[in-house]
Amino acid sequence: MTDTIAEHADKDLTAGAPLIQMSGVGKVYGAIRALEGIDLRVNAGEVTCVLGDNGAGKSTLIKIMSGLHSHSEGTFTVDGEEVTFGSPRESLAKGIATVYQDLAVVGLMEVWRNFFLGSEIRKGNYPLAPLDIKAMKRIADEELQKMGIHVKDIDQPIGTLSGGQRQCVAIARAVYFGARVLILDEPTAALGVKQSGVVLKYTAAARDAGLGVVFITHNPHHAYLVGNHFIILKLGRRVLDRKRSEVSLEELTAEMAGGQELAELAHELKR
Ligand SMILES: Nc1ncnc2c1ncn2[C@@H]1O[C@H](COP(=O)(O)OP(=O)(O)OP(=O)(O)O)[C@@H](O)[C@H]1O
Repeated sequence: MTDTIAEHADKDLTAGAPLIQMSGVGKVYGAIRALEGIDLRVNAGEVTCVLGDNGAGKSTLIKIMSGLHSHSEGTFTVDGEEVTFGSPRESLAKGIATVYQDLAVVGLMEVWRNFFLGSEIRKGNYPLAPLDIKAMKRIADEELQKMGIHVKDIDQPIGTLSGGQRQCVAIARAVYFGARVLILDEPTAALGVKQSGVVLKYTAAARDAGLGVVFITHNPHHAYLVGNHFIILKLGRRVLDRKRSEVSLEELTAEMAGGQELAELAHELKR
């Protein structure tokens, strides 16, 4: 599986090279400040985990990187070039692929159709050339098989796959189409232990193939299994920023659980 992802990954990726850098990035929505002073780095061949509770600003951060919203302040560079994305297309053109938790897949559409959605193969180069359905079915089937994703029938609606399988298809698809940065929005949030394990293996495979991965989650256990770098957001601010060697799973868990806040709550509840 790792080999197949590596086979498709961009050969120009150099492990450790900075792909995304943010410095002092902030976002205001009218009178609401959703993010403030965010410094963040996503390196090739590494997983940067962004942890945070509800309302911490995780979705806002994803939206800035994926081109859905533009940042209000600070600098955002991709491959060393400062950017302000005006649309998701601009982000994709820079090799940034986002796999959303609720997956932008069309549930009733066949697996192969979803795999090629927006990047269909046509029989010829002219705009209205007919779709090459046979080729797309064959390639989608081969690619998924090679990556160890076994779907019974490439013609079955994607909605019939398990949540974990759908996430893996989405990751495989992003890698196949040349993503350099993979943003995963709470990919394990709705999954059981076994399915989460499969998704985490794909995440690690994408990292090992040299992609820069942004792993958004509120689960420190999942983050620690694959992460090289950890950032915790609270109410739009970064409250922790550590490399793996600088933080233990226990510290990460305690920080996420809001150690001090929980202690105060326990004290109050005792009264
Ligand atoms: N379009 C918007 N307009 C106004 N306020 C917004 C908008 N989007 C987000 N916010 C606010 O910004 C803050 C951060 O929200 P965000 O959705 O980024 O957090 P989150 O960490 O993704 O939370 P969740 O896990 O609940 O999605 C919240 O206070 C939210 O209400």
